[in-house]
Amino acid sequence: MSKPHSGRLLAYACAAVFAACLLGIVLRPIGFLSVFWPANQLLLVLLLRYPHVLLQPLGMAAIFVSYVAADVLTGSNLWVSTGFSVANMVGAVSAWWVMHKHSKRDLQMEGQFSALLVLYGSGVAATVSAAIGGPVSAYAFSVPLLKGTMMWWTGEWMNAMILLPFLLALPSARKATLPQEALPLPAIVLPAVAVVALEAASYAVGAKIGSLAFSLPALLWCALSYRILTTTIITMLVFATKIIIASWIDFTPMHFVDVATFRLGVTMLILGPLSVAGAHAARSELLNRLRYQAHHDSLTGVLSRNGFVQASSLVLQRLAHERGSLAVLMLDLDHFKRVNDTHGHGTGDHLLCEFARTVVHTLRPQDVFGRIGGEEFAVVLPHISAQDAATIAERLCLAVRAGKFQTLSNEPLSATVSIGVAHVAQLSPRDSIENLLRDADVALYQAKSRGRNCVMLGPAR
Ligand SMILES: Nc1nc2c(ncn2[C@@H]2O[C@H](COP(=O)(O)OP(=O)(O)OP(=O)(O)O)[C@@H](O)[C@H]2O)c(=O)[nH]1
Repeated sequence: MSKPHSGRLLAYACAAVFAACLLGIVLRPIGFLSVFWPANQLLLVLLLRYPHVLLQPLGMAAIFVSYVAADVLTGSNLWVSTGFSVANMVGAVSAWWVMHKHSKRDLQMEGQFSALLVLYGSGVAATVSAAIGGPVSAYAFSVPLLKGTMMWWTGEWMNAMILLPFLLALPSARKATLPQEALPLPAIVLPAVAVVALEAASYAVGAKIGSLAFSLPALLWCALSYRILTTTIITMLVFATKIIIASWIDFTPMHFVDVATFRLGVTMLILGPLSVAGAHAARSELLNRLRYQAHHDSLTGVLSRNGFVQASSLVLQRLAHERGSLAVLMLDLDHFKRVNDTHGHGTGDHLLCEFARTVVHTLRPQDVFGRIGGEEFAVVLPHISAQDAATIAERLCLAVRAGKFQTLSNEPLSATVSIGVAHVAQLSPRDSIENLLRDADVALYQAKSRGRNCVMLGPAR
């Protein structure tokens, strides 16, 4: 219990487990185990998120009391409840043990192997808890040991595959994601409509075992179209509905073979859409990372030449349409070679990063800034007069001159920058970023010839 809010967190966790147990008890057929038991999946997710609070003697004891209390308060025998609770908790802790070392992405269902990890972790949990809960339920409900154990095992595994992916994916809703491509409305709506239509068709024709797979193609379509959380919600709703509506199965040990095969079928089927969703998320993440690397300079983190030209061209296109004004600044650190030669390339790299940071802090959010190559950088200032562009360039010069730069060995390092400015009062579609960069470069050359550490404005256009 290291953190001050641990006590409150533990209280919430106990309340959540208690409520989940009550929900499971409500869904319990008379005289046997629950059809749907969400408490163990909830506990596993809480263990993965807050091990420092729950995987402590006090945490485990409080959770145990929550399990037993829910059962005993609803009229169950204390010893049977104790056996069930031990089975539930040992199962959840075993799943935590095999899953907790995996990456955050894997544990948020966004990894290529997330679905298999959930299948594995929940399979371990189901097996371990069935080894304890099976004999207890066989005793409590007077059923043969094998039936009791198989019922527990299959029920536990299926429950986990239905609920756990959703609970694991929940934090991804809060995560800031890179801007997504906007999809047309039909592409957003159709996969979900297809799921509903195929599910309705399966119920309308009265399909039994076959109904399990009716909506699989639509679920795969959802997995390729939606974010991971949405896919886990749809999958959970579809399969939870199947369990509730599957009134043709009596979920008691009397129909043990039907129940076990139905549950194992559901467990394996869910793997399909979840695996596709995980692989799709992993691929999208990789593409985003590659796109970022293609457009950003790896040393300074600002736009690379390629990224700068692309971003600026978009600004130019928009401004040409509005006949707006724009300035392009070309910035070049003065005598940078000397910095490398005197203090080494490490200090040179460090200065480039600090210089980029200084410029970013001086610019407005709508300005575009990138590294054109070596110690040369460029800025696009949209909607600006020549006078204001020169003022901003002077401000940049001053900020660099006043910058508190350092060598790698923490010695003070002074730096200055020369800036060439090209300004266009009314952009036309004929203006290109390449031409403007060339004009700014000519002005920069003049600034260097005038002794550096100054701003030169190119001819008015
Ligand atoms: N440390 C470091 N040096 C770089 C990098 N890219 C280019 N350079 C160096 O930057 C130096 C640029 O030298 P010059 O073009 O002569 O320019 P300068 O010394 O700044 O002289 P002026 O521009 O005329 O003031 C070269 O020595 C390059 O090796 C880089 O990523 N890191």
